[in-house]
Amino acid sequence: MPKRIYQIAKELNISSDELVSFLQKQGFDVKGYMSPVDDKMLEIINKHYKHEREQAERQKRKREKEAREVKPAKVEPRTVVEEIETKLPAEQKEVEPTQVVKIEAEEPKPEFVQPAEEVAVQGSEPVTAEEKSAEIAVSEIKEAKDETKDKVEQVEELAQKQAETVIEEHAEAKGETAELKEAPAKPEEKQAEPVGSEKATGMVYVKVEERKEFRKDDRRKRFEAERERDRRRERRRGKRRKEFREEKPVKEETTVSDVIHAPEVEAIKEETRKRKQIKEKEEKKRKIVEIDDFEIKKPLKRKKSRIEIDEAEILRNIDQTLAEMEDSGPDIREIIKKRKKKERQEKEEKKVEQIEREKRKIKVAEFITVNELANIIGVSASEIIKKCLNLGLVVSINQRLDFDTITLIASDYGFEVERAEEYLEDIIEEEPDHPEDLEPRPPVVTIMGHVDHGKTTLLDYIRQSNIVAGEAGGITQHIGAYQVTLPNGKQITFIDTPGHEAFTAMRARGAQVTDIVVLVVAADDAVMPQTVEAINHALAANVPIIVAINKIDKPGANPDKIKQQLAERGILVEDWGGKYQCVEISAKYGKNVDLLLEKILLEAELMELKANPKKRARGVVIESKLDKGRGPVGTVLVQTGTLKIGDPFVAGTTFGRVRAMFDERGNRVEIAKPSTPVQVIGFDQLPEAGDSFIVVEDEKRAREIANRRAQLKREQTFRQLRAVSLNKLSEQIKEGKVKELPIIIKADVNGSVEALSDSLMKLSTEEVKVRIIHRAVGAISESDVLLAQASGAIIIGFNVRPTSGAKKLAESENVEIRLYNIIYNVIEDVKKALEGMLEPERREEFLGTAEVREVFKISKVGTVAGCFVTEGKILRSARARLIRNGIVIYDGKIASLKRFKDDVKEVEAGLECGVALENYNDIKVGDVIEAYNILEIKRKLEEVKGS
Ligand SMILES: Nc1nc2c(ncn2[C@@H]2O[C@H](COP(=O)(O)OP(=O)(O)OP(=O)(O)O)[C@@H](O)[C@H]2O)c(=O)[nH]1
Repeated sequence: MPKRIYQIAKELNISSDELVSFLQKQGFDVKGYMSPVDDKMLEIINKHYKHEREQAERQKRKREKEAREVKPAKVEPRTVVEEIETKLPAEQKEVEPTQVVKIEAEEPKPEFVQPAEEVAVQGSEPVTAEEKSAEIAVSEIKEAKDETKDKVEQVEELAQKQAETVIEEHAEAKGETAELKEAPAKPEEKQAEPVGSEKATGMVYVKVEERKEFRKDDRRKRFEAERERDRRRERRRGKRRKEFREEKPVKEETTVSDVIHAPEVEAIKEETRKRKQIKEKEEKKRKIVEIDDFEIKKPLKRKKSRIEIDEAEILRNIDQTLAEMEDSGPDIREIIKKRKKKERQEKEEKKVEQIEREKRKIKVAEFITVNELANIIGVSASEIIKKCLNLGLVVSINQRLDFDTITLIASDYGFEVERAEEYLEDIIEEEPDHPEDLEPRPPVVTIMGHVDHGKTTLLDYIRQSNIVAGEAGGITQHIGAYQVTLPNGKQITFIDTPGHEAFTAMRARGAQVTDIVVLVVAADDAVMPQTVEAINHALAANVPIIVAINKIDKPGANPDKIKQQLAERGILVEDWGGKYQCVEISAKYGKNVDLLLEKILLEAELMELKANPKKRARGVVIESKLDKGRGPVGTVLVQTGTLKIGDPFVAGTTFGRVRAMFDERGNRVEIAKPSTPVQVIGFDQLPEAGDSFIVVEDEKRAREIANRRAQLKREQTFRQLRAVSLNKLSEQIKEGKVKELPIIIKADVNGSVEALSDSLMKLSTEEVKVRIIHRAVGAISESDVLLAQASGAIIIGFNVRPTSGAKKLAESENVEIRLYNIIYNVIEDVKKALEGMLEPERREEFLGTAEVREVFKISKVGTVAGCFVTEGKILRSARARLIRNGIVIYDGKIASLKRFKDDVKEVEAGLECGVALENYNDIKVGDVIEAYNILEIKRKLEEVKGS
């Protein structure tokens, strides 16, 4: 095994560091003190550190010698010889070898193999065998300097002493003391003679007998004398040696190990210190290397340095942590306390709520729908639908329930229905219609169609035309509806509010007033978005449609094209083999308008519209206005019974007494029969369009009922939860209670509308069908929301946004609008809904909108939109959509948000700001930026149970 650097360094009594750097300078690849030293290195080291090695060896020998004085058996004689050799002057050295040789030759006995050298040394001065040479040697030594003499003396005496000791010990050990004493005595005698012969110092030749005596008598004295000489010699030596020596007398009484190890300990200390230094240097080097080259090593090294730092800072850190713990301790405890308290409170609140709920008496009016009842009770609408089915009633989510049903269902959930309903029930209970009392009534018609297709023109023509029989002056005022009498005496009532908004609004309020829809389509145009909407609304309400292809007088009129387009939308006209009546008219010139009216009557006949005029009137408020002179005025369309002057009534949450009635021509009327629109004066407050109008026994009762309804409505509004949502429909589908999924599709382009509706229709199964009640291009409008509300549909917006009005309406009416920009996601969601497995994962949180009022193009930054926040707030961290004409043209992140020149986190409504969109520059004045967040919402078990 090759020695390591530190071992060699130790041998040379130099630092490992020095040796390492020496070797490195010599071009050897040594990394540290642990590196092995090969022969070549050793050779160079020995050459360079020759002097050091010699010195080290001298020291070593010295130590050994001293150790031998106490434990001679352990001392190696050769080193003593060597030491002496090195210390002797040249002339002596020349002599000594001969002596040594001689003496060695004289070594007689194998027992003395080890001490042989000692004997040889011992014999180096006396040489009893050959006195002459010994004498020469002695004389030469005598002539030498004092120091040399001393050294020789020392060698002599030490050799003698050691030899004796060894002999004795050997003899004793073998138990042959007597024989052995004699045996070695001979050479010893020879050696001893010169020792004792001359000086008292011992540098004399002595006889063996004398030496024996000397040994026996005064060994201790000799030792002391020797030490005394040692001391003297040491004083003359170098400083280091001196110090070393000076310690000796003190350590005379110390153990051998002390003597041996004391300097070693010092050396080790020194070495350790140097090693540490080397380590540090290496560490630094390694770090530099790490940073430059080796990333792999980084963690390890970092760890090391980290550990060092940790060690250095550990106490400080502990203190700091403890301090922090002390500081933060109470806060954490407080937080935990607060949390626990909150939890307790919540639990208690839940309990109380539960108890309250159990105890609560619900106050419902007859007009509540399934969904409203579900919300009041706190169960899912599907559960109510299920209950109704058990009662033999097939109801939809928005269907109104009678009081009996409400009471029955509520009692199933432990609710008591408030007595308030009793008198409502009593009062509002519709008088039974005897068949003999039923009389034909005029049909109520609504005219719908796209903008500018001629709705108003048609209504005006009908109103003013001389088709209207027996009337002078015609219709003079607009009251929202009017009745015309045809030459054959038959009457038709027109709702004088063209367009589907009113129609749907009334439907949404539960007032189904329209019997027939006249769909006006301009022959010179085409089936347009509102045409489609109108069709959808009519179909959703299950109201028959009569198509009026208008403007056939115009040169570009192409009725067939319209018929074809209608057919594409599922409206196949009669002359094309379909069920829908169709008339080609010119509203402007009145062409075929009479034919249209006939068709209406025909349709009405088919419908066998009848009503009982012999009972208290019931109807719907079509329009209302506040008249300066007459107070609140409402147009009521009587649906059943006969309305008379003086009748007390309840209309929604208001009440009154019929003080006066007027027809559309401004004529005062006394009675109003079924399907007759009349202006009623006598309302306590302004009624709302769509309110039910019910004549009751007396005004006092009417007041009570109205007040009660108002209160109930407030409560219901307060409790109203989300009504129509895909999740709820999904739930209901899952339970098998809903057999179809009504959907309204709005998209940015017709292609998307078509693609979506086709894809969704294909999802229909035998059990559950997708029913697209309306689909169109463009932003989601209020009309869409109303339609959805009335039909229990959900709205799917693809790359479009709801208008702000639609958004508000959807919120207030609890209509779900789901917005998408990936067709696949729409299909997936609807599919899941159909499977009854829809799980909402992400929900959008609307934050605010800002209008782009200016556009700045800044180099390096891109386009910055100077905006005015119109609603909510814009957050820097939010996502944003850029909407142009209701169509989403960008969906991404806000890159920067500034107020003047400062970056801000948010900007509230009513303030201006600068907005830059991430990777998007095509911003134009008039665009709308909509900020939103995506909320990840996981459905809770309770929510699933309770929804
Ligand atoms: N030539 C011709 N023009 C017509 C006819 N019917 C309506 N118009 C014209 O078409 C334009 C629009 O007619 P309106 O009755 O206002 O159409 P509308 O559907 O009521 O329009 P909105 O009220 O905006 O929804 C008017 O200028 C009419 O004069 C028709 O049969 N022939």
